[in-house]
Amino acid sequence: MGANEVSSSVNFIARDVTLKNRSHRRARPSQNKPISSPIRLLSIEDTTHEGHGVARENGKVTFVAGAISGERVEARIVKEGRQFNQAIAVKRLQDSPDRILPTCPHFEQCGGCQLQHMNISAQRHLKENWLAGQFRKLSLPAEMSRLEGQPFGYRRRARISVFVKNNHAQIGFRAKSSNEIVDIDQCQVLEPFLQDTYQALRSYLKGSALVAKLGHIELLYDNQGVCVVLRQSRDIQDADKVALNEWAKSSSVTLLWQAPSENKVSQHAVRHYVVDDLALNFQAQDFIQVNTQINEAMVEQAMSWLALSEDDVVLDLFCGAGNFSLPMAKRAGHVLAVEAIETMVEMGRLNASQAHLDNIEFIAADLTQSPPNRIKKAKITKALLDPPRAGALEFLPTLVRLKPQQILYVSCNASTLARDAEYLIENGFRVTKVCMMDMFPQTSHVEAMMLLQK
Ligand SMILES: C[S@@+](CC[C@H](N)C(=O)[O-])C[C@H]1O[C@@H](n2cnc3c(N)ncnc32)[C@H](O)[C@@H]1O
Ligand code: SF4
Repeated sequence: MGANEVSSSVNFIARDVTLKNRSHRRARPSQNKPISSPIRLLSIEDTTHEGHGVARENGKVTFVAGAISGERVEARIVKEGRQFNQAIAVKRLQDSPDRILPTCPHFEQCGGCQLQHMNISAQRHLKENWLAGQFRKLSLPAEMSRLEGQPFGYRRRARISVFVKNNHAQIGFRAKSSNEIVDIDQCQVLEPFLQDTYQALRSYLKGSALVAKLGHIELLYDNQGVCVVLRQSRDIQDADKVALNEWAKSSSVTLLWQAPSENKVSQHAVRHYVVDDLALNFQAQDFIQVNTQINEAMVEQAMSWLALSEDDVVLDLFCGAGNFSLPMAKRAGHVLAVEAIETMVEMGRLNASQAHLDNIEFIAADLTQSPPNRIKKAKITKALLDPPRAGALEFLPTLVRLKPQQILYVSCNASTLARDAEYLIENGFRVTKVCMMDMFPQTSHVEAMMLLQK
């Protein structure tokens, strides 16, 4: 990396802070002075999982934007707190061997990625260490395993914001440091077909009056190809949709228009993706795992860790349309799959019937509430949970009472996983396997899989 490249990245951060301080000055006129905090020489000892440096001076931590572990920087303190300070690197005196030039030209502004300035192996090492820190209160096996896939081009779905300001359309993602939308002409974490579709769609919309009537764009790539949902913020006449509909047809893109009054597209478009050689139908705006490659590896690993046999009766909690339930039903005697959203439950039933799996029972239930008797009285041998970020605390007493021999927990939020695992450990389980799953490379998101054994 050349010296110019280094300084341009640091300059951006400095500009960003200047903007923030301008709005700060408006709010508090008494502080209407340029920032004159001294420049400090800092050695960066660590990196937060969000990609900021951590320095320690006399026992006090300073978080340094624009620096990573192993670097020496000149930094300006922008906020002094009782517990920690915040600073901005204004000059790097020594680069970390883990630093690389971000691939995406929007990285400094766009809030979509946090770690592109670190090489991929350093990113994964950072995520593992961070996960181990989140699990510090738990007794863990000596080794944490890892699921990793391609570092770019992995996202099979994304939501892109649209905003028109002073007759200028901004189409892209939220900024790192504000709610503003960063105008993005290409996004390299998107699956390549989505990148192409996005570029074509964006250039059409940039020259069209339609853009002022759109709230956001959803992009999806699955085994049927590319699907685009255009969320209208104001009604668009059918005649004004013709040109885009024709573009979509000629580009083999399924284009769906979501009316301002609709929560979901009215067409209820049924799509499908493949996992474990099973076709899973879902509705275009339903949850599916974002990273195809990691999802396949994750399901395969879950099957291997659970080592199911015909004797097993498995409870699949937060099952969606059956991403884990169907693969488990191929191997176990019976699967009881539970999901709150009725339409996903119906989709799960359709998926099971199309795969000729008659040993899955899909149940619609809100797992934060008292569960129905069918679940409370189930005789199970194993359980799999894949809850949303809030975790599954409310259901854990019931789960413990059901006495599974094994619980496999898939999590998108390490802190609720740590909390829930602590509860399970207090109730007689021990952690036998842990895995860091890099579902979202280049970002600070970390997913985890944990196996607990009675
Ligand atoms: C992280 S997704 C996992 C879905 C599925 N296991 C998969 O791999 O595709 C979490 C699922 O939990 C469902 N969910 C969220 N809150 C719930 C609740 N309180 N009770 C039951 N299901 C819930 C969501 O609708 C979603 O399908
Ligand atoms: S989300 Fe896309 S546009 Fe934003 S920084 Fe990441 S790769 Fe670039």
